[in-house]
Amino acid sequence: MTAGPSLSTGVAQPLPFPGDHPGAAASGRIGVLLVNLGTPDAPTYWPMRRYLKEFLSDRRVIEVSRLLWWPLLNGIILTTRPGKSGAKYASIWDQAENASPLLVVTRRQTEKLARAFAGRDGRVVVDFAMRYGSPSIAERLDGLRARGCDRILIVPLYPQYAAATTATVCDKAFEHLMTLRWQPAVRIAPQWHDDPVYIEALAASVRASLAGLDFEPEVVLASFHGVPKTYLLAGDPYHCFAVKTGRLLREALGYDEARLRITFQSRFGKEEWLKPYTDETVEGLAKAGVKRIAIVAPGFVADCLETLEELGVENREIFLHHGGEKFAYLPCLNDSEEGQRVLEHVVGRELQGWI
Ligand SMILES: C=CC1=C(C)c2cc3[nH]c(cc4nc(cc5[nH]c(cc1n2)c(C)c5CCC(=O)O)C(CCC(=O)O)=C4C)c(C)c3C=C
Ligand SMILES: [Fe+2]
Ligand SMILES: [Fe+2]
Repeated sequence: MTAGPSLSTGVAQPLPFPGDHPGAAASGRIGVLLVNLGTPDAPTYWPMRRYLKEFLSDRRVIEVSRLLWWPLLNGIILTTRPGKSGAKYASIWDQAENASPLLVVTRRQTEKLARAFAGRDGRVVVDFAMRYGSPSIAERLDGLRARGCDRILIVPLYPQYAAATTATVCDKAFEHLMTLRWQPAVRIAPQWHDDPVYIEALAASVRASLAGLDFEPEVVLASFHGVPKTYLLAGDPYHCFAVKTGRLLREALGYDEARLRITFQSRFGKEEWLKPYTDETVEGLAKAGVKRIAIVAPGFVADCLETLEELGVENREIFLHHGGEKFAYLPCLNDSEEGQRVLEHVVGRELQGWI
């Protein structure tokens, strides 16, 4: 018989079988796994198609009956959208890092958070994963276990909970945990849509971005990613959380309801989504004679296709085309000092009792 450490006492005990006892595995560290949505590996056809197929096959994202959805997805969407979306991704691609902005920012957020926690508790290991594409949640959970993390905090990077984003991260993580004999202890960080640290960070970031402009916007839009209206009617709370974040940001900035407006962007398909729509609002403002606007996207933790291209390029064109004169897209919190303060605050709070 070989000897190995006893799981309960840590004292060497004879084992009833040859080989290493799993109790000899590294343990005692605490993992933090940041999880964002995901992004293609390259802005070209096949990587785009792979990414979109995984994303748009998720029942949490597309709730339509599979009988209707599969032919549409495989017959039309996956033949046309990879090309169209790929061209948009190519226009915002980070050439220096050869990665999409979402991946670049998430990596930086992770590195900065790791440094911040190294100074607080040497046992904390920080990593990131993507719900779709790579690095996968399964791969990075295994990586944290291999580095000795027997406690893991999963942080879905969405300030406002939605089934299509937060819940599907949890589904995917637990799907992998179901395959493990020796699971780590797991916590999921809750959303932070009304946390004063987040609201103040947003307000400070908006104030700083506005101070850098050569004009003062008559209207600021707080644009949130939309979901189909049927999801709200089926009980998804996302709309209320987004509206509350928008209201708290407006109050923090001292704006009235005409000066800061809440809108919803990124419609997909023909059905009705949460309203008012960002693009229609932008067009309406320009047509009504508003000359100067700014748009901020408080629901996105990192700049990505939906902010840099859809808001910064498409909505700018809509505004200028319909008579607007000055347009600014204000960046997300990203890995700025304010942004890292929010992440550190959320993670620090959720690690209480572990560190
Ligand atoms: C088709 C349904 C979609 C729902 C519902 C949806 C909800 C949702 N998405 C985000 C955040 C992001 N979405 C991003 C890209 C993106 N979203 C959809 C579709 C839905 N999103 C698609 C098809 C795409 C891919 C791009 C495209 O082809 O248009 C991104 C950006 C990713 C990137 O790589 O830059 C983010 C972030 C939220 C928060 C949300 C519900 C609240
Ligand atoms: Fe989306
Ligand atoms: Fe609501």
